[in-house]
Amino acid sequence: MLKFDRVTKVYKVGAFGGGEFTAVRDASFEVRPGEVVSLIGESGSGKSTLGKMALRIASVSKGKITCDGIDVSTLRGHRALKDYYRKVQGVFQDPFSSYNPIFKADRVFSMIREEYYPEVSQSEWQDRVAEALKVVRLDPNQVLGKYPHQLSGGQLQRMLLARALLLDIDYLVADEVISMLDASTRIDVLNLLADLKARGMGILFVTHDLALGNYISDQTVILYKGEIVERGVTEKVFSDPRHPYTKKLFASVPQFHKKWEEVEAELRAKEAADTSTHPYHLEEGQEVPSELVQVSEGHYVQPFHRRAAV
Ligand SMILES: Nc1ncnc2c1ncn2[C@@H]1O[C@H](COP(=O)(O)OP(=O)(O)OP(=O)(O)O)[C@@H](O)[C@H]1O
Repeated sequence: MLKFDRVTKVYKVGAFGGGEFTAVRDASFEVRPGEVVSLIGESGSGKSTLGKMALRIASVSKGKITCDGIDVSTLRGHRALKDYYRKVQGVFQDPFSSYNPIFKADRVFSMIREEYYPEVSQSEWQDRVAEALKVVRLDPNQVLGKYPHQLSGGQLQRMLLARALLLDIDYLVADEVISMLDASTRIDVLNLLADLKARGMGILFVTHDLALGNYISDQTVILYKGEIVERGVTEKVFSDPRHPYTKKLFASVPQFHKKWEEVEAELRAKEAADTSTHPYHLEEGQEVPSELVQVSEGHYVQPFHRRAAV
């Protein structure tokens, strides 16, 4: 299990690094094997930062991330990191950034052979690459031996997923992997992620696209300004959102027959008419606690002040 336990990230900011900015605060959630967890939130809410910390591209400032019980911050040395990346890999929005333009794109495969499978014969390796490419629905004749600029974003993205397959990883951080793809490739990559999940891979799916999150994930985590405001079983979070930010986020999906002002006015009117009280409603002046409150089984919300603007 990939477990985030009260994870906080503070970046140094300012010309001389004298200032601080908290990008993620006290975030706790888990990604289990064979499960897709969507991290949803607007731009700057801290989604990528959480993914980067799991991949050790960014350090954890407070709290801890464990992978199958091992605290990832404690991994030191080539051997330990190599073993870790054998289990956890990331694929990002811009696949071009993962390739060196002066080398052929399939170098991403030969590099892992050199690092992880030096004992595997050339012909056996070619078979494994062909099999991984087949799974991601790429034709080896069309992609092998080509430079990154000769391939489309979708092809490069799928090659990175094939690389993850060759490594036989347990967890994948997929950070906006769909955004750059055209509509038909999107569905292919989504279905591919579903296949990977069926093979037992745990996937942290970072997105700002609610529909994609709803389509693919078992669990949904809603981030707002670096804090988890709601999380739980996707079906529950989507059908019965409780936090004002989640409600607003869902209401802001364009409704073609309505103007945004109308939607917002409706939300406000509904809230004003709602006199129900719940354990997650805070009294005026009460501080927002970092612990989330259970709404129902598998559905949690951060306590909030009623009618607070988000
Ligand atoms: N290296 C860094 N140094 C300082 N601030 C950073 C750094 N990386 C990210 N941030 C800030 O942290 C916040 C969260 O960034 P992050 O990239 O995690 O957001 P995000 O939710 O993934 O956004 P997007 O959807 O736009 O990618 C942002 O305000 C961003 O400017």
